[in-house]
Amino acid sequence: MTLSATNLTLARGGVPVLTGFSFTLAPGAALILRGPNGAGKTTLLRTIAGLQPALEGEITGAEDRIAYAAHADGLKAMLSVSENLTFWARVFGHDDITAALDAYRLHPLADRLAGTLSAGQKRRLGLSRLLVTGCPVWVLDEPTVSLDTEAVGMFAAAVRAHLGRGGSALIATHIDLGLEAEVLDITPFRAKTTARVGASDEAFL
Ligand SMILES: Nc1ncnc2c1ncn2[C@@H]1O[C@H](COP(=O)(O)OP(=O)(O)OP(=O)(O)O)[C@@H](O)[C@H]1O
Repeated sequence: MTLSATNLTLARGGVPVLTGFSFTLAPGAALILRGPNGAGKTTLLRTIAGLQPALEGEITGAEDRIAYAAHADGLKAMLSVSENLTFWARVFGHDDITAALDAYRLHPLADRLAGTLSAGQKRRLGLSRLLVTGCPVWVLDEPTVSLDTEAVGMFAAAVRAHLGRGGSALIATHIDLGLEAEVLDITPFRAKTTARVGASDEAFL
């Protein structure tokens, strides 16, 4: 099923940041979002993931098909690596974490508490959770932050395999992942506004 967004207008903190933005993402395809800091990439991904509503426009093909990896890793610090993955696997109705451990070479860290991992190791664990969700659409916000070159390669391989299984990926990134993907610069869709009220639409900043 194709994910499509049509004529979106999106706001953050009550201030419009993007307007007239549309895209489609077919099964097996990846779309890379580009744009300078503050352009609205995170706002767009949060909206596609269902964390905030669009001011205008329509999104179809999202529903409960999306796995979202945000800036924060969202790990449970007092659970081990394997317990974190098993927790999420069970949320999605199974127990199999082997593919996730394999893809990000986490076996040597399997018994370590997530809270004791380095930043890059935490990121590898956070990204590996995508593999236990079984969700066909991955929505990823700067997924390679903290990753070394080898781990970026693991991530790119995981995305390629996901696309090969008919999955799709919407990725905001500033780096070249070496993926065959359409690149879409959101800069032309920035809303023209000078007003800022300083409000926030998030409970925790
Ligand atoms: N919690 C918030 N409350 C209010 N405004 C916010 C909030 N977070 C971001 N903004 C503002 O919304 C606009 C879009 O931010 P967004 O995080 O979507 O940009 P981005 O393209 O992801 O940037 P970056 O590349 O720096 O991650 C910016 O002007 C930003 O300052």
